Amino acid sequence: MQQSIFDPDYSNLLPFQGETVFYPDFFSKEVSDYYFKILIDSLNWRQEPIRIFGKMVMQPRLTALYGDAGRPYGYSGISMIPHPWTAELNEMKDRLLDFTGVEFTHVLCNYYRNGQDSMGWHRDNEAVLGRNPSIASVTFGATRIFQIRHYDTKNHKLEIPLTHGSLLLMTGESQHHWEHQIPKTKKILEPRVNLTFRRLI
Ligand SMILES: O=C(O)CCC(=O)C(=O)O
Ligand SMILES: [Fe+2]
Repeated sequence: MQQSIFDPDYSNLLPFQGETVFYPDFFSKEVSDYYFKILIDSLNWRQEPIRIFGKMVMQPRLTALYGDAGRPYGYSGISMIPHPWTAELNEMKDRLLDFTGVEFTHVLCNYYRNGQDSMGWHRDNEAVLGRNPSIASVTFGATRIFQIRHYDTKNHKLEIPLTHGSLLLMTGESQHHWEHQIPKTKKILEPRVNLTFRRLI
């Protein structure tokens, strides 16, 4: 039988105000190697600008949005039209539906070319994601440190190394009370792909 978030041994990493669970071996090594290569080669990667404190700056990574037709999605002052689901992204979306029960509508893809690419502190709390969004974050390639801290107090900082083939599932009130980032690091020279599956309401 498949593992599920309703298993009694599931463990929440957050001490309060939300649920975040890490599944290190969600995809096997073979499947992960296969997806990693195909995603790098076939997705429509672009470096896009975002608005930070009123100024447009280039994001320090490449991105690509895939999802249901006719439903644009954006963050930090940009709106993106999704590309149609590819076979592999659709396959992963179906697997995540089986596992979580959530029908994801979009996947934001991030390509960190090396440790100099990053993502700053943020919450995934756009109104179109609804009140308590479930976000399924899948990683292929280099391991990068995912940091989480409490939004109001900036305390209770956690560091989770997101490994090849892993799934990090953020649910409940996570996006109200906790923020997260992928910091830059001089130690990592290899690329990493991260996919965050989201559901627009
Ligand atoms: O690359 C990651 O693990 C995080 C991505 C993320 O937080 C996002 O796309 O909102
Ligand atoms: Fe995020």
